[in-house]
Amino acid sequence: MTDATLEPEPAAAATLLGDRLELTRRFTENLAKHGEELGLIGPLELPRLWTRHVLNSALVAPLLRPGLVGDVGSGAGLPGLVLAIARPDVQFVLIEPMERRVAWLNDQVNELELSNVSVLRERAEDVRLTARLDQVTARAVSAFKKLLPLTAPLVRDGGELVLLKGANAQNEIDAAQKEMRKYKVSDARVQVLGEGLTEDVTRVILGTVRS
Ligand SMILES: C[S@@+](CC[C@H](N)C(=O)[O-])C[C@H]1O[C@@H](n2cnc3c(N)ncnc32)[C@H](O)[C@@H]1O
Repeated sequence: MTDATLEPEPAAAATLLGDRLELTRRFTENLAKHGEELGLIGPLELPRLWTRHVLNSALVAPLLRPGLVGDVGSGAGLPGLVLAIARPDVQFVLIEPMERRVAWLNDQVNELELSNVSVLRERAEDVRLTARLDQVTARAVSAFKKLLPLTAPLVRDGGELVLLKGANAQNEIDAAQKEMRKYKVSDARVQVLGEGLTEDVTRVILGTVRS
């Protein structure tokens, strides 16, 4: 697949990424060039790579605080690598079990010279961290109630879930009341990001972990 079908860069990219735009462009171009052959993105995603994927991820950057953030099921690097590019002041650990995807993530970390990222080849439920996470992100991994056991145990007391979701986000919270009690997640709510700025908004489920 050539760059010819890649979506032109939206104007919002410069607003959202500032001096990290050039690095984000390089990542987006790499993903456009190799993503399909590596099975990271479908062929239909190229015409919406910026809007649907890269900016969808970048919109979350202002919600992160300096500290340690984990991204569960990073896959192509969404949102983990985009956020690591956008927020060099935050440390990231990308958690991904599939060997080929881990190889891609490590290649990108090296090529883009990202010094704030480590990659763990593991399923989230098997991860044992020396320090627990301040925040955890995930995108397109599973429904909120199934995501809770994969994410909440990795987070420190008072830390936060920041889970990228679709239009059904509030319904996912409503369906996860039992699991929220079990995994001690409180104050779950939906926040909409990017209204008036990007073509597609990003919805996140936020929640506080009490352990
Ligand atoms: C549909 S892909 C989404 C990838 C990326 N987050 C995105 O938005 O494009 C789901 C990813 O979650 C990973 N995954 C599935 N089960 C997992 C688990 N138990 N722990 C960590 N990652 C998992 C898969 O290997 C895959 O890369």
